[in-house]
Amino acid sequence: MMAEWNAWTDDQLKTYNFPIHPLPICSVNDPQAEELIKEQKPVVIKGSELISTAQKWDLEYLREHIGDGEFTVYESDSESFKYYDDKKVIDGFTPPMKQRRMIFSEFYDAIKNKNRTKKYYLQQPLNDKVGPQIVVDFINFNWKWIKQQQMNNNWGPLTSNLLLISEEGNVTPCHYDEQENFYSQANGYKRVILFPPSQYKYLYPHPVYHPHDRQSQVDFDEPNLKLFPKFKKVVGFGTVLGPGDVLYLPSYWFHYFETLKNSGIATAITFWYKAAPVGNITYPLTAVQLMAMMRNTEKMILEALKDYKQVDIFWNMLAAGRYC
Ligand SMILES: CC1(C)c2ccccc2-c2ccc(C[C@@H](CC(=O)O)C(=O)C(=O)O)cc21
Ligand SMILES: [Zn+2]
Repeated sequence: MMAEWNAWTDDQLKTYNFPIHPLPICSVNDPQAEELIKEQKPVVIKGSELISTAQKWDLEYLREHIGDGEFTVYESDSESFKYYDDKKVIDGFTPPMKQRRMIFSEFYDAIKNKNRTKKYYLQQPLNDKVGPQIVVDFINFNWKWIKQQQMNNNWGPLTSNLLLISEEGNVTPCHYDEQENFYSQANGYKRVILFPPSQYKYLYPHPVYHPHDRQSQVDFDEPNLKLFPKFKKVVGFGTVLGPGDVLYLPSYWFHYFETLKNSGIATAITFWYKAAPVGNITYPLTAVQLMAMMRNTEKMILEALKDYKQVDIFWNMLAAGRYC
């Protein structure tokens, strides 16, 4: 992966033993970008100026202007920040990280504290609690361009802009989301690896009832190939996002993020949109349609059986020797 002149070097990237091909990179007025978005394929877009007013959002500027609202900050004993849904509580589940509420100066002090052992990841919806200067910057995002994208692709409403402040080395393990996302890097450097929905069978997401629903069960650092044998077939598509880069991250595409080692803080803003309604069912079914069908089937079976331990027995009874 070619580093832009002296921005970063390959030794700042974690190494994985699956192939990683480059993601397409287009300038904002290249029709190829629109093509790829229409086909729900990821593309890195350069020069959109989508959040150019946020490129000055470093820790000092934010401490000065972001206001005294409380923010959600995840605290982890390791570099890994594996998302969990705290509404899906099951016996024996211990959250892999702590969810804390802090005002920005507390987050700032926690990050600057040299002899700390924990790692932090601030993620907070941009809402009306932020200070007036941040509102001015927000209003001056390139809404004209992104509204055009939303319209062209028949997406639903913008559901949230999440402000993400992660520190060097933080990892967001592989998962998928059900919304369309223009992931915008304001400053710092993040590496992303994407996997298409067709690789669902290589990535073994947790069951829908599980707090880690939508997250891959495979630990990329030490993959258990006995439990997850097809993981060895996985092929990723990766790139490093720098200031001003916008990644179109299609719904249902699996993604993994890491904030480069020795690269300081990375600030990003997500633009999540409700995906366009799933078109009329045509055959063969698309990988996304199969994923949506699997989710609905799991929910229906769990609703009927009430006990997730029964699903394996039920499913085997249905399929073994009958659908083989
Ligand atoms: C890990 C974290 C902080 C988290 C904890 C608990 C609940 C939700 C989330 C959450 C949601 C989105 C992201 C941003 C991004 C990954 C990245 O940039 O690291 C990503 O996955 C996306 O934009 O879709 C990161 C997080
Ligand atoms: Zn995500």
